[in-house]
Amino acid sequence: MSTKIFLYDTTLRDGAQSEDVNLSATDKVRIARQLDYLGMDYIEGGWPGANPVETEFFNAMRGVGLRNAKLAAFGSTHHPSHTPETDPTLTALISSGARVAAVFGKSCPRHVEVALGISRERNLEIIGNSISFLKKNMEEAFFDAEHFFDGFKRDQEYALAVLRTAWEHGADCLVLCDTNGGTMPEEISSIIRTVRERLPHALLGIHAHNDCELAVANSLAAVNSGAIQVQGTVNGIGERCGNANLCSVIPNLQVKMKGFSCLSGASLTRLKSTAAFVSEVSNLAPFRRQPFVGNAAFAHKGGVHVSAIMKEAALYEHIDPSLVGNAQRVLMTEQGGRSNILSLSRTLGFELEKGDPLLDVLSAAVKKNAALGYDYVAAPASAELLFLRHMPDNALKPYFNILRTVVLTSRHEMDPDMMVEASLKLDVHGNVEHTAAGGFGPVHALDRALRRALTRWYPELEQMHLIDYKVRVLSPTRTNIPEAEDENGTGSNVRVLIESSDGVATWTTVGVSYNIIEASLEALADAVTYKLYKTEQARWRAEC
Ligand SMILES: CC(=O)SCCNC(=O)CCNC(=O)[C@H](O)C(C)(C)COP(=O)(O)OP(=O)(O)OC[C@H]1O[C@@H](n2cnc3c(N)ncnc32)[C@H](O)[C@@H]1OP(=O)(O)O
Ligand SMILES: CC(=O)C(=O)O
Repeated sequence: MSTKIFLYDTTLRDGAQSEDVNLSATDKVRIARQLDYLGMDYIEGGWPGANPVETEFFNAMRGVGLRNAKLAAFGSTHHPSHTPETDPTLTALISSGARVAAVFGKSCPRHVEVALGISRERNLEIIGNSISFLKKNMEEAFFDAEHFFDGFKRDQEYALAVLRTAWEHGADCLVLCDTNGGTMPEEISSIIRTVRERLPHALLGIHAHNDCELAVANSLAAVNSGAIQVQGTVNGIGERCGNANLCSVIPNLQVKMKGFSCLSGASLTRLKSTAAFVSEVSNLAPFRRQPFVGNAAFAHKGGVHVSAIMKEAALYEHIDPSLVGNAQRVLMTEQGGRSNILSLSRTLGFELEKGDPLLDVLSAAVKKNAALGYDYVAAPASAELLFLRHMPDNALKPYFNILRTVVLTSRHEMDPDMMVEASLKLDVHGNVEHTAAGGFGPVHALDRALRRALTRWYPELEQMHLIDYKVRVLSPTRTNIPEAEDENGTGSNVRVLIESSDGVATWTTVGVSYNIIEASLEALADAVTYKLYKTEQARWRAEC
């Protein structure tokens, strides 16, 4: 029999307190639906009435039928100048439409004295009255004991009196908060053990902040010591350094720790997509190195690692990535060996075997290009083309050959707009195509000239467009170490990464040169070649 641990998600409340997260009511509704689909037990939607977004969100949620989760509304205990019945926060919680209320109250005497400026007794009275009032009007009422661990260390008896008051007035769960995130896991364990001795019947939860990078460890320590509710956020977003990252807490509880359950196996496989969804809607770049759900979590770069995982994945993977909806990735870089090439060749559908001399050729080509600055991890389409170009049966047709490139940019003092023009001479199946095009900048002009020359031959290129363009100077040009000042400066090699799309697929290609135009053209030519190759493959598959 495993102990059910209740997941209380506060992405929409504490997560929204991250300095770089600004969610609209629509964003919040979309995230709430996804959290419900994942299987959270509680979704804390926000602080009703605190601002128009919260009001709009709670109104919108009245029309959303959550299948798994209960919606919770958050606020403080009533203000000292009010009674529960007249307090705007408590009345807004009740009229929010949420089924559950979670209110925070002070459990550290210093906060009572300084932040609230009231007596310790009055604080206990406010907590008791607030919880009784909420219990009468809501399905469940949770008490968040703010600064509990700091309060316990300052005055154990007072911190325990706060918990006892909330419990005796009907709180359904006492959530012990490490609000400043400064508590160590062993302190969490020993303090919770004492709480359980003193309040043996109380149900406990944990709300840990990540200021010492210990929020997940502290949450797990709390569960091991008897907490049955874990609060946290998707991707660990939250005030200051964030909250306990539920994307780590959940698989640790479900897969690693014995005797606990929180999400069923099928739901667990939605974890990675949920993390990606929340990043996307919050407009945050996904955290590549995030355990379990990050893109790098099961990515293998070192040749020794890849050689081993091809024999048995578990040799360098702590769990099966598919359990959390993630997947193994093998990277093609200068740190790889023949095993990386072999693994990738199989992913791309090439029938290479261990010992094939082509593996040496490809491995040497990858190492040489990587040393020049080609990044095949960021540009998988160019990696695939590199493979194809080395295949003995000429797997990649010469769709076109660039014979000459001219790019002109000029500016006249009487004309504020820079004139930019690119002309290209290409060989397409023995025909010479000569085109010129203008553009906002040299890459835009090159892109237009290239596609103008080729669309007569390959109409599918009309669907294709460039969606991102990144340039990186490969040798550092500035440093605060004077003797390390780079001599090349603007003469350094640059890497250009181009992301293209045809409305269905997106792909990234790379070019490297000391000349930014040449690097851009290389990446552009790869982008076009890749589109032509994929179209041909699709046609071929359809015909078969
Ligand atoms: C640990 C946490 O993360 S708690 C959650 C923190 N999140 C937020 O604060 C986000 C939402 N907050 C808000 O939009 C605003 O702060 C509001 C609407 C709640 C209140 O706004 P205002 O009325 O302008 O008050 P303001 O923000 O300046 O100060 C907070 C008030 O709450 C009081 N307060 C703080 N904790 C508590 C508590 N546990 N119980 C009762 N009152 C409390 C403070 O003493 C202060 O009142 P005071 O000015 O009379 O001393
Ligand atoms: C309640 C809460 O968010 C905290 O104490 O950190």
